Amino acid sequence: MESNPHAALTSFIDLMMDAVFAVDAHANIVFASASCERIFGYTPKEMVGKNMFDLMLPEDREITRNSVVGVMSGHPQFHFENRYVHKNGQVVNIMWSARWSPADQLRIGVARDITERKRSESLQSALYSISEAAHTAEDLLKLFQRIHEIVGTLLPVDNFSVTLYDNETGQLSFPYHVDEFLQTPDPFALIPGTFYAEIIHTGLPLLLTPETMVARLQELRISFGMNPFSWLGVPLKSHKGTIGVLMVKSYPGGVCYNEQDQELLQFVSTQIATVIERQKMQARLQYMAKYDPLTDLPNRGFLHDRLKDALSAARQGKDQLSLLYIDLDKFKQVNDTLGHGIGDLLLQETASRLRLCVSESDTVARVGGDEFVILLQGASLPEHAAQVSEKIRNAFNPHFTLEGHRLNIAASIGIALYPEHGNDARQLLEYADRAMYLAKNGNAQGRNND
Ligand SMILES: Nc1nc2c(ncn2[C@@H]2O[C@H](COP(=O)(O)OP(=O)(O)OP(=O)(O)O)[C@@H](O)[C@H]2O)c(=O)[nH]1
Repeated sequence: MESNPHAALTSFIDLMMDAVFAVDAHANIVFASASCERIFGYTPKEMVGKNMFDLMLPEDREITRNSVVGVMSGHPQFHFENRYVHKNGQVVNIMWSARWSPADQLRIGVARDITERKRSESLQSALYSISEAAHTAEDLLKLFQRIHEIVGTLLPVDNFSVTLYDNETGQLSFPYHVDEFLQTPDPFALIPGTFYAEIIHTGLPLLLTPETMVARLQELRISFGMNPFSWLGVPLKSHKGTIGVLMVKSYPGGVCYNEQDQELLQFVSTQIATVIERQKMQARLQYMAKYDPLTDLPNRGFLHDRLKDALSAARQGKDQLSLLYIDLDKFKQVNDTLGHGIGDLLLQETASRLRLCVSESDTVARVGGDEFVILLQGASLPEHAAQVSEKIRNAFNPHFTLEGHRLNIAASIGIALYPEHGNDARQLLEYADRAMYLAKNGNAQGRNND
């Protein structure tokens, strides 16, 4: 019996972790070492006779053909990368070193599986892109779209949603909702026992695979349309607790999510929750900069902004305006006799009554302790301002009952009209203030029961 002189060498080659291949000029495999099974899923026997290009991911064929031309014209490759489809259907990333042997008319290549390295590289780059998107996010919807896009480079996410939970109302809302079969739901109250409820109440992620899904759906006994194949939800957490859920799911025929996917989504959810918190904080700061915290009325600064806008519109002939300066009479006495708390309640009640005296487009502002200014837009007619002034006086007529104290309170009102009493904000405010002061001292109409 003839012994194979290369047998020893072949068995050494079979011990190599990388796979060794020999292919002919048409890329048909003539030799494959044992490691090809670990890397590609096919035994050497199954591989020999196959064409390399048939095993390759179609997108990579063109670039590989170009590389082969180089190798066959005497330029060996050291780090050529391309992708194949493993026997189990998964994509494997390969790095090749290859040379052409003219004597044997064969291309000899060594294949190294770099799938793991590639996966961690793309994970790193996706994580970086996600945090970058979170830092530059101006608009939540755009952020969710961008994150969906980035996560989609790592795993199939045809169904991706961000759901927010309002702790005070118990409502779920759906600011981002992409689903192959379901429309974006209108907000609804959190239903006990649902997957969402579990995540929101425990603050823990929930991963449902096809094995666990059936039992959970039976237990739930609520159908939300087509049942998912795999479902993965992670909590969106703020310092106040769980504020929502980030969810991906697949339908039958789709992928099954795993713990790695869960880790990725948890990272994403931390980034999203930080942005939501940051936006809430910004909104709060913006509100605080514009509104009086006691009465929720616009403050002096915000009134100035509105007044400037109203004046520039009025100057262009589009609008007219007037200002009413209102100061409570003997407010100090309320504080002194009944305490600051009752004084605060009186200011709040005054704010509510003033709001009822004007229309939506007008501005009622609190500009000082017991001083309020109303900007009336679209009607600078003296009669209109006088009518509102009368309405305000009447609004003070029913006494105030605050924590059992009955108070008769009056206000002094000064009116300034544009352009008769001033051309700019400062002039108009000063005029209205002076008019109020005169009214208070009984020097003009509007002076009340002193
Ligand atoms: N309760 C309460 N009092 C305030 C607040 N801000 C200012 N004040 C008080 O409001 C009072 C305003 O003073 P004045 O307008 O001089 O008092 P007044 O008694 O209304 O005087 P006249 O307008 O001349 O009738 C002061 O005693 C301030 O301490 C506040 O937020 N809450």
